[in-house]
Amino acid sequence: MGSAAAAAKGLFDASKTGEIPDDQLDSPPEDKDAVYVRLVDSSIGYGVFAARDFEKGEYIFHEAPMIPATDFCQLRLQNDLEHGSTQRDRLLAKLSVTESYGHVPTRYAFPKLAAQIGLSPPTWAAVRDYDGARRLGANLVHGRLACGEGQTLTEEEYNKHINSIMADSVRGRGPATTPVQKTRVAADFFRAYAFQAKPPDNTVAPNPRARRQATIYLVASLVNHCCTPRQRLRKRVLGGDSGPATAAASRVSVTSSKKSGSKENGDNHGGDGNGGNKKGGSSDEGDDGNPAAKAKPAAKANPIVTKPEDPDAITPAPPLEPPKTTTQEFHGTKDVVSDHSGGEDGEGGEANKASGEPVPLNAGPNLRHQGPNCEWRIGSGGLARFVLQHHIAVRATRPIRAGEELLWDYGKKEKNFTCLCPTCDRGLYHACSVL
Ligand SMILES: C[S@@+](CC[C@H](N)C(=O)[O-])C[C@H]1O[C@@H](n2cnc3c(N)ncnc32)[C@H](O)[C@@H]1O
Repeated sequence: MGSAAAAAKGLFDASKTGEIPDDQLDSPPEDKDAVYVRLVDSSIGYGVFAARDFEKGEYIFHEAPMIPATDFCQLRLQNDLEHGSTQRDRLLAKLSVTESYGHVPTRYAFPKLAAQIGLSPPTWAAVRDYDGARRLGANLVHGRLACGEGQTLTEEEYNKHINSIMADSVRGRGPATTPVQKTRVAADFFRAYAFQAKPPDNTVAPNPRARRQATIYLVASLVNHCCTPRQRLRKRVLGGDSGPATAAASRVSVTSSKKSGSKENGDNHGGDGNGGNKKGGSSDEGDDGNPAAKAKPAAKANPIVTKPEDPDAITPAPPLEPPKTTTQEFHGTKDVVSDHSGGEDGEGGEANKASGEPVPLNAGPNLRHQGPNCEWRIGSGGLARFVLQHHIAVRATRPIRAGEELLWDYGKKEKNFTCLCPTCDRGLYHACSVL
């Protein structure tokens, strides 16, 4: 949409050529270096880090969608083998993961996908020559990707990462070759990386159950999961914390296989938080090939599962309090929003105040233990009125220091999920799990 048309319609023009109408400006992220993408470690892979200090409530970045899947429910067919191969092939066509992979920034962001579909991830020289780090930020509407010293991968780090991805792929089931295998890779890819949002009102869904679109973002899809510390939840429940309820999960959930016990079209619809699921491929082997998954039991899912009142609401929230899923109006359309903000929990807020000192990668527990530090919204409601439908805006839920990893709570975790987040590392999730 051109800028004039966008302005006339009162929308923000994502091409940046248009001006944001005054009445739509809340407080957009500043258009300057905001985040960078680096390796966290070989188990977790990439993560997104703050390039500067952010205050609580400050917008960090705003990003346009990268790969949309038009029909979220189609993803569910992955495990629904009673559907014929025609449908599975359609799914494959719709997801077009292979074609998307031709888009160079996608290769940089999701090298694992390459290995899974039998392509070589880009070489270091290709990344360097293409200025891949900056390209990764190509979809950012506000907030730039930083590429200073220490903010981009070194050749050694990159090669180590790619080698481990390739080794995992070989140890697993090998690259997908048949359409069915490719379909599963596609669905797993969306399960791990996509967000879901309600399609525009005028969308004619081929599947009556299709109420959501799944969208991948180049940067936001690389943000890792962190469990909300129980202590914080406990405060909210018992201590009258006025912070918003931690609400529904953020990630798309493809129907889990029968083995994982999820219900078709059930509560797991959407937002199971299994972006944190290390499963790299299909579920046909019942084992994701990740040794860590066996070594450490998954955190228990919330036994209290309450259906959200809004039929469009996504998966219920974490334990200990009734989930409160918020929907926001966007030009007549309700977009689902997550609300992972921590509220005033007093947990280490001081320690996190901007000091100007960069925080080293994998900063110590004094910073990381505080749990999630940001939240997201898709669409214009609530958090960012200037954001277009299916655009995502990310905001700090507590002060964040330069160098700190951005983390949010994906929500419900899938069976066999091995959570390596700082909250679980410190036992804050498990230790406080019983009130
Ligand atoms: C949305 S992606 C995040 C980006 C990812 N780290 C990458 O390099 O592509 C979700 C994936 O990151 C990893 N991940 C994220 N948070 C995690 C956590 N707390 N514990 C373990 N793995 C995590 C899992 O492999 C998960 O499937």
